[in-house]
Amino acid sequence: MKLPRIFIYRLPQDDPRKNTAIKLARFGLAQLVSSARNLPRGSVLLDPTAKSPLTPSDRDTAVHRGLSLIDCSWKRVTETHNRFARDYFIRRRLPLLIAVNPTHYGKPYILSTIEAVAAALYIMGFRDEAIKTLRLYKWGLNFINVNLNYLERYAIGDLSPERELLGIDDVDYGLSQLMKALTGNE
Ligand SMILES: C[S@@+](CC[C@H](N)C(=O)[O-])C[C@H]1O[C@@H](n2cnc3c(N)ncnc32)[C@H](O)[C@@H]1O
Repeated sequence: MKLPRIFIYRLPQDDPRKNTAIKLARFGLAQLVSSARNLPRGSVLLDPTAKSPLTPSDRDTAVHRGLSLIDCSWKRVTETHNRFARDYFIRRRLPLLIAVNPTHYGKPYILSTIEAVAAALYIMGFRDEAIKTLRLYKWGLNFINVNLNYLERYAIGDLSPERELLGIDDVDYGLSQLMKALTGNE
């Protein structure tokens, strides 16, 4: 099966030496584009503010139209996605997973760009490619170790770990509270 092409629009809101999107592009695993308009129409956009979770059924769209991301500061994630994540994208949040990158280690949901890309690939059935992607950082494979049970269930379309991790049935409410608490966004 063909792999999805990965496109990232990066706003310069962090230290480029630490930015994981730049590293993905440097190793040829993603393409940086110069504006949100250059992200492919009809592609699956990983948008943490979206209501619908990414599931294995998004795989065909990602393969044919691409997988897009907007890399920005977590403090500006809501305003940025409100501004740039237009209707012509298939907007998807990731199901709940735990970050292991050094900036947000142990925090749920607020992943780095490389963790988000790897998670999406894993859930859509591209496990080897997800592992290859994470090998770019020495902490990368720990993302799989920590999240393996959840990833395996999400990869068969089972979203029940979200309710278990949040400890409540209302996942939308739980995620919006998490985002507010972890990013300072109202
Ligand atoms: C907010 S940026 C921060 C990037 C960070 N500066 C870095 O160097 O990796 C992370 C991006 O990864 C994707 N992402 C992370 N967590 C996500 C989630 N839970 N659901 C959907 N997309 C997510 C989104 O595209 C998000 O904008």
